[in-house]
Amino acid sequence: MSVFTPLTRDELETFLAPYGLGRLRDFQGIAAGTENSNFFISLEQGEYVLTLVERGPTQDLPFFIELLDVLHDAQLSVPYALRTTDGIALRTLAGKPALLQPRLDGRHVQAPNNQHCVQVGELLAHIHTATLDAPLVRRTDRGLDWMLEEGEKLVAGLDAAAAELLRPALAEIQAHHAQILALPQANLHGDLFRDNVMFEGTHLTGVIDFYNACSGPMLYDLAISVNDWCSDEQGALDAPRARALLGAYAALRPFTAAEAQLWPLMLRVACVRFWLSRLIAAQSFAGMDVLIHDPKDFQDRLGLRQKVGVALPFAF
Ligand SMILES: Nc1ncnc2c1ncn2[C@@H]1O[C@H](COP(=O)(O)OP(=O)(O)OP(=O)(O)O)[C@@H](O)[C@H]1O
Ligand SMILES: N[C@@H](CCO)C(=O)O
Repeated sequence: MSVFTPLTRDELETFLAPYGLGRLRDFQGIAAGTENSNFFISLEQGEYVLTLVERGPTQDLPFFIELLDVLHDAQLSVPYALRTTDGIALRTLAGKPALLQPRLDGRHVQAPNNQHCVQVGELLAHIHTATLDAPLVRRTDRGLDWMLEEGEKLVAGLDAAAAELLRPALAEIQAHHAQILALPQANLHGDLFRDNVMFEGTHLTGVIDFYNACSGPMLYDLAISVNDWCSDEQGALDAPRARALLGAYAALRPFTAAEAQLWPLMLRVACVRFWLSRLIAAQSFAGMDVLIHDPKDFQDRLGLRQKVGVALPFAF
């Protein structure tokens, strides 16, 4: 299970006291997740989630806290950082940066339908419209330059078919680098997969795991989401779900001509991003008791996105 840092009850009681939320009733490590250690925490005054941040640059944590405050103020159901009675959000536990957040209701959806996808499209549009006038600046640590650098390193170890797929994808990223970064920007979730959204029935109740959030082209966030929410079992785009998600988004934030033009490319860029990060995770965590997602899913999707049959809804 993906609790990298186990905690004792004593450690937790000491850590939680300054929030003034009552005594610790119960706690439990969360098996899901691949990047951080998370715990469900039951206190007298309610249900919470404690995150120990295990990777990534800790100097960026104030960015995540501020972004979640902005989204919380915009009425979105997000895990914003609770403050101690002294007003402190970012603390340390077991030598790791630690944040306490509200536990959001709902469950992850494994097999989304069009209605789920409509809600995800609306959610993304709300995240973007809440931040596009004044995005909080953070460059992603897994952006285009990272893809080019890591891709070059990894391609030598791939089998011939995989290498033949990755090489042209990297060349395409190199060639369109400037055009991609010139697209309209806002703050992005950066990892809006099914396991980061909560639903009750078809009602979206929350969005979690903002540790890949950054400033960047909004179209990239859509490509990441569509690749996960709107793929069939083989990885091909499911056109009705993709149209549902994109149409709901466009009703709140219309797409530009440049976005419509770069859409098929952006779907491929988002495949490369997660293919590479999964390959790296599979190598780093090999043999460990850590949840590893299959890199091949994104190899297959990249193969299937060479032609994209779902255009971005855009009025020329
Ligand atoms: N605020 C919250 N409310 C309810 N459940 C939560 C909350 N935060 C985390 N969880 C639960 O913990 C699980 C792991 O959390 P999260 O996705 O943030 O971990 P991670 O290690 O950063 O994972 P990932 O692999 O997605 O990057 C989630 O799938 C969810 O079930
Ligand atoms: N959502 C990512 C893992 C966390 O970033 C994946 O499925 O590869």
